Amino acid sequence: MNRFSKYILFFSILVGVGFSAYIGKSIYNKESSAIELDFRKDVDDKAAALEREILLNIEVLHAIKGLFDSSSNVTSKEFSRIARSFLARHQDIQALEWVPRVLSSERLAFEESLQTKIPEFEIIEQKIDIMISAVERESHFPIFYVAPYAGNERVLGYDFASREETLSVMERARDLDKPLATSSIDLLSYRSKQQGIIIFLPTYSGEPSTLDKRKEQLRGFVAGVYRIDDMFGSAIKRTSAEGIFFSLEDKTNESINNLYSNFPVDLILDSSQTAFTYEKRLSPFSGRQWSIVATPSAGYITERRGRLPYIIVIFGSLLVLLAVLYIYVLMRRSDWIEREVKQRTHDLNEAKQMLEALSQTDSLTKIANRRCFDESLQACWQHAIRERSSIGLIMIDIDHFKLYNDTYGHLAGDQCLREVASELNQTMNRKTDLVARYGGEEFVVLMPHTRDCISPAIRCQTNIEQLSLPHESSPTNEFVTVSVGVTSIFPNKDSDMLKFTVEADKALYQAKNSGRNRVCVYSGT
Ligand SMILES: Nc1nc2c(ncn2[C@@H]2O[C@H](COP(=O)(O)OP(=O)(O)OP(=O)(O)O)[C@@H](O)[C@H]2O)c(=O)[nH]1
Repeated sequence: MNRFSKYILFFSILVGVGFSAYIGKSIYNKESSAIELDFRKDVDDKAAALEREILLNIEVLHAIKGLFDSSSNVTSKEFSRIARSFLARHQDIQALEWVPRVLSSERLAFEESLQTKIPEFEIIEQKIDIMISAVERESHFPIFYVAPYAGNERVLGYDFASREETLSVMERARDLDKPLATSSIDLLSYRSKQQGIIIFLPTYSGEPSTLDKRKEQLRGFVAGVYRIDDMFGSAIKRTSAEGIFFSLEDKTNESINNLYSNFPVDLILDSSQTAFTYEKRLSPFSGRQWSIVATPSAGYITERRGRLPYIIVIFGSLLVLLAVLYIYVLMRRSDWIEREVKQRTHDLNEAKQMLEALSQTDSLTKIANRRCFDESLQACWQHAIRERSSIGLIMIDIDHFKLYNDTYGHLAGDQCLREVASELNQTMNRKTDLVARYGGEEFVVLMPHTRDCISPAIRCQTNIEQLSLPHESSPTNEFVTVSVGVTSIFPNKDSDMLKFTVEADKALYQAKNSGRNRVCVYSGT
């Protein structure tokens, strides 16, 4: 398996796993968008409920104002009756109040008129933690009627003009003839630990059409004191907002004032939650701009998340890995088969070469055999014709070899043949010379490009004699000897190759006939 294939497999894993992760991430993102939509809808529902609650609360003030508009002298009883009916339906109202304008000149008479019922009554204001008699000012805005009375007794006579921010809200409400709300204030004087707001709705004598007339004809204010926690709580109750952390912020005048929060103190939000954080601005009311900032809990998100993205990533990656593993095994197997084929081809080639060598070799003497000689002569013959070169041919026959066999036995005869072949091979020192066993005890030497064939022939004859292989039964010599016939030719296309070998054979025959152990050159007869 080559390096390129490994890179391809590695790359396939990367692409496959990457693709699975991409699909998983896409589904995850779609889920996130769906969760975000769900979440924003929940928060919007909550904001709408809170807006409704605020509107209803303002409506209460308008209803009470109607009472004052229809009568110039609304009694405490009349006020209480109508206020109680609203209080029963609105759990978030701390108090409903009638706050008349009392000019400095009217203060004494005003206080005395009430002292008949509540002897200690006077217009008061808060100094640090205690209530004291209100300082003289042009107009006082004391709480005259308060419902429910029980629990709110302490605020009776409290002069709203003593508090700068409240006075400013009231004056603007008067000037605009609109209900206006204070920023959040603590309701300790109402014996409530919650934060609250007070909404002032101005009432006039008659129907003033200009700013000056409003200032002049102002009778007082219908005021509602609202507990923010309860107001927000009752809005939450009416919507399903489980698992959502809210905070209610007053963003009037660019400053942020936290009005309510259900975020646990020790809560640590992670990025998967804060990514969904959503701020919903409520419709402005009574001069105030509130916002709800919401973040989902971890449970809210988990509940809405499916397992599909994770399943796709895990199973997708597993499938890719399995597929690549399968391909890897196939490639390894194909490599193994390729190696096997190569090895076997190599073995076959070796066997073929060996067979070819065997088919060209004489099994006894290990020199070239007759077949090899015939093929070599054929090739050499054609070459010589083309090159106009000569060929020499020596034919060698062991003298009286039959007697040798008879004397020393066949195995010794074989050994003799081997030694003669080896000696002839060593005698011929040119690379191009071919020494072959022609048959029986006969050898040939083929010599391309050779003019002088007699010298090598004589060397063959003398070298064999000098081997001194004993041949006691030979009538020629006490050692093994050979008879040698030589011929040569410059062949052309009309030359006869068979005739050429016959010539060598004839020369050999001549050597035999003329006494053996000699060299005869073909003379043409
Ligand atoms: N040991 C052995 N003998 C062989 C082999 N091939 C041929 N011969 C013997 O060589 C002998 C050749 O004998 P002949 O053809 O009569 O020739 P010669 O006895 O050598 O007599 P001249 O050639 O006339 O000198 C035969 O006896 C063959 O059996 C062989 O491979 N091994």
